[in-house]
Order: sequence, then C-alpha cells, then structure tokens
Amino acid sequence: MTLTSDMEPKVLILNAPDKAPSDSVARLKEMAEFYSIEQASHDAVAGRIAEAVKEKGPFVAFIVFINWWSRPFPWPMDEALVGPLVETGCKMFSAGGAGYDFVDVKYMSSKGVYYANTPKMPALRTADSTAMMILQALRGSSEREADARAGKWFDPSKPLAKDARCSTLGIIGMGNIGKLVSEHMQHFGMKVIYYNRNRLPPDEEKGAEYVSFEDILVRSDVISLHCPLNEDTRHLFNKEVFNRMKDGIIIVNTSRGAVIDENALVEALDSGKVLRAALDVYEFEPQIHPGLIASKHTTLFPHAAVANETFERDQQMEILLNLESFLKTGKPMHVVNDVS
Ligand SMILES: O=C(O)C(=O)CO
Repeated sequence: MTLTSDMEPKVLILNAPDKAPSDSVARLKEMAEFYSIEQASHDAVAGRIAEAVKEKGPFVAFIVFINWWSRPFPWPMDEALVGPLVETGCKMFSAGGAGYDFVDVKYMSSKGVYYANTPKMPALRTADSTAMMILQALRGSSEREADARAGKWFDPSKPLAKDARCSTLGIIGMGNIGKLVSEHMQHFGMKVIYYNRNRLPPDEEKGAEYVSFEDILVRSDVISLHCPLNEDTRHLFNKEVFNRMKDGIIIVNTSRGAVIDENALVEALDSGKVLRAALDVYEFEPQIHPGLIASKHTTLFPHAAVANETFERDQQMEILLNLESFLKTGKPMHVVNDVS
C-alpha cells in the first residue's frame, strides 16, 4: 500500500521516542499525526488502543517504544491487543527487538499487515556481549571471581581455563548476531562451525563451516544459541540433546530462554555434563531458575546483553526508520512477514 498525499496518516505510538534524535522525530511529525498511549499490562493497553481507535482513529501504523527492562509488558501483540487497529485499516506494526516471539505474526499475515522488527541495532550489542560471555565461560571467570572475593588465591588444581585457540564454537542460528559472533570469536582463534535452516552463501560464511545439527552437538566445545524462539526451537536443548553433546560442553544463550529446557540444563550442570553456562535469557523472565543461581558454573545476566548507553537511541531510530519507510513507500524497512 502506498499512502497518497490526500490522506493525513495518523500513527499511534506506545511511549514516547525519548532517546531518538529530535530531528528524526521532527521529520516524521511533518509526515504524520501522532497520538500516544502509555505502557501498561496487556489488558490495559488493549483498552487504551480500543479507546484511541474510537476517539482518534483510524491509524495507519502502531509503533512501540519499550525496552527489555520496563515491565509490565503489554504482550502478546495479538488480536486481543491490536484487533481494533487491524480492523480499521492499520497496516504496519513495529516494536524494538531482533526477536519477535511476542508477536502473533500468523494473525498479522492473515490480515495482510506488516510486522517490522529491529534486527540491526540489537545485533551489534548482543554480539559483543556474547563474545565476552564465551570468553568468560571458557575462563571460568565466575568461579575465579567468587574465589577472589572470598579471599582465596588462585588454585591451579581446579579445572584450568579452556584455550579458545584449541576450541570449536558451534553457532546455532546464523543471522545478524550469529555472523558477528562468528567473526569476533575467530579473532580469538576459535574454529567456528554453524547450523542454520539454510546454508549461507559462501561469501557470507566468512570462515565458518556449515554442518548438521548433530555435528554441532558432537564437535563443539562451546555452543552459542542465536536462533529465534518458535514451535520448532522451544526446548531444542533438552535432556536427550544435552546427552548427545561432548562431556564438559559450555552453553551460551543470548537468544531466548525457552530454547533451552532449564530444568534439563540445571541437571546437566549439576552432573558436570555441561561444564559451564553463560546466560542472558531465561525460560520464565524475569525469574531465573534457582538452580542456575545456585550453580558455581554459571555466568548470569538479567537480559542485559543488549544494553549499553547508545542502545535505546539507536533502537528507537531503527523503529522510526521502519515507520519512515512505510510512510514513504508503503513498506517498512525490516519486514518480518512480506505481505506486499
Ligand atoms: O532484540 C532482542 O530481541 C533482544 O532480546 C535484546 O536482548
């Protein structure tokens, strides 16, 4: 759909884009009228949307400025939440996040409306943090730090750090984040193998070797997860799959918590099958499994791998670019479901 000049497009926003550069916001204000509602629970936001549609609609787009830390989330972004917008002609939805497991994309596609994510800006930060977490797990930094804080000097009888140069990294999911992690870790001398639904074109592999899922399990010393959460990947790592991995495997997860069965991971950490785990995401956020907190062999982040002082500015910009592209061409920049 292309917006014609005789239309005065209205855009509904959830929270203000308070970190985006003011000139980009001003530019968009010349292209559309904005109405905003505030973040709350799913049902409260559903009510606010229905009211806004009735009083100020119809809207052509709905964009959302919330980050991973501000609760309550209004998710899922489903028919109950956005139905009144869809039914009155809203054609584009966008929120921050490379992941979009909180969006009912099937519903949006069935209604011929776009969902646009922000794949680029989170990827840079998450890949940096993942590289740090892989190194931390290889070196057992949490155990070392706990010893130092407890006044215990270095004890070489404990398992020594693993050498990145002698280790193979298995990446599951070779999208924007997986590719950056592959490049980062090759700089530290790791051999990188990857599994993805489809093999990448050779010029995008950049030294990583495409292998089967089974090969990832049996050849990797470290496995880093970068796949989306969906029906196929929920509990991809379960008890039976952990058992097929090398003894002493290291698991790093900055994708989505539910890709791992957390009970099975805790069991595998306790038995030593998994030597260490470095995690940013959890099955039941914001709760962290008590077994992961109790384990000496975990490095834990509170879904903050993406967070740094420039992130919100850049993510808000990426959402605004989706909107700008939609207002100019009828199609957002980063569509997840190409309904055109
Ligand atoms: O971008 C995302 O999907 C995130 O979860 C950021 O950590």
